[in-house]
Amino acid sequence: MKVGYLGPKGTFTELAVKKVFQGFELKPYQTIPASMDAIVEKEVDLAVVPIENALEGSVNITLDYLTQVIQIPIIGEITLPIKQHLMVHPDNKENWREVSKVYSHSHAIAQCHKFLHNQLKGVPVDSVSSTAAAAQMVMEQPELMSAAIANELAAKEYGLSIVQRNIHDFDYNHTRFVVLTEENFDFQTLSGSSHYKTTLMVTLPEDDQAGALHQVLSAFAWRKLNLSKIESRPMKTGIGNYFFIIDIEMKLDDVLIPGAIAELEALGCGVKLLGSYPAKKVELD
Ligand SMILES: O=C(O)C(=O)C[C@]1(C(=O)O)C=C[C@@H](O)C=C1
Repeated sequence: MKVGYLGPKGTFTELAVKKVFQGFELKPYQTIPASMDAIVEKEVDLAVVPIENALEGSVNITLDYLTQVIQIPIIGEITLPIKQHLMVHPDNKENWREVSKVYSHSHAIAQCHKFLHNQLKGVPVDSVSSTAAAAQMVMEQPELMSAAIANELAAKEYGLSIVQRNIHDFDYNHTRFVVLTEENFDFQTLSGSSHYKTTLMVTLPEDDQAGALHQVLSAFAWRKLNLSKIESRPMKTGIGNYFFIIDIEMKLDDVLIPGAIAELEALGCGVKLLGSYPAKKVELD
């Protein structure tokens, strides 16, 4: 089976994939949408993409693509610790403080905001498609005296020198990745995790009613369904029009979650099940 993921080689997504999908054929894609399209185009059987970081919040492109562009079920989650390092071409190792530009993924840049502000004040920072793409660019252009924020695997893969380690602003830095497929795949056996989550997309009734969100939350609250995340995203139909993505800390059962969904529908809400899946926490080596 083939697994597509946000590449190139050396991304955090690759680290997450390799922790769980050992022995699978892996195929990197340059962007998150391209990784997901690869399932629709039958180039891969599964795809793994980042969805949320503990410091920076949701990866909006993943949420929007998953809810508004393609319909592929979430069948698993992988949570990985994130350690960001500053790296340069070996030729520029001694004078890294004089770099003229820093490249990284927008989430990684946001995770290291304080470091960049304090240590490389005024140096332009450019966002690229992934941390590994940033490392690759730095390797290819030593004369530009640029730096990348990326992980240890990327430093090794592209032959860069790490000049500052662990530059993320807060110690607890983790990212959640989702596993997507249209096939019947047993992620529980592969990951060995029996901790489940269920993700719903909820749209509110069209006639703007006072307390509509309160009513939605009540449907979960009185059933004691524990929510681990609620995120609002624009419907892209007008200012103030939002839908909600809700993560429930439980496997889809026969009674409680179907009951909550029926109650929401009776209130005039639209409800779509995005997936009910095992969530696996992995550690770095
Ligand atoms: O650029 C990478 O290495 C990725 O895998 C993407 C990504 C993200 O989208 O948040 C994944 C984990 C880190 O939070 C930083 C970047």
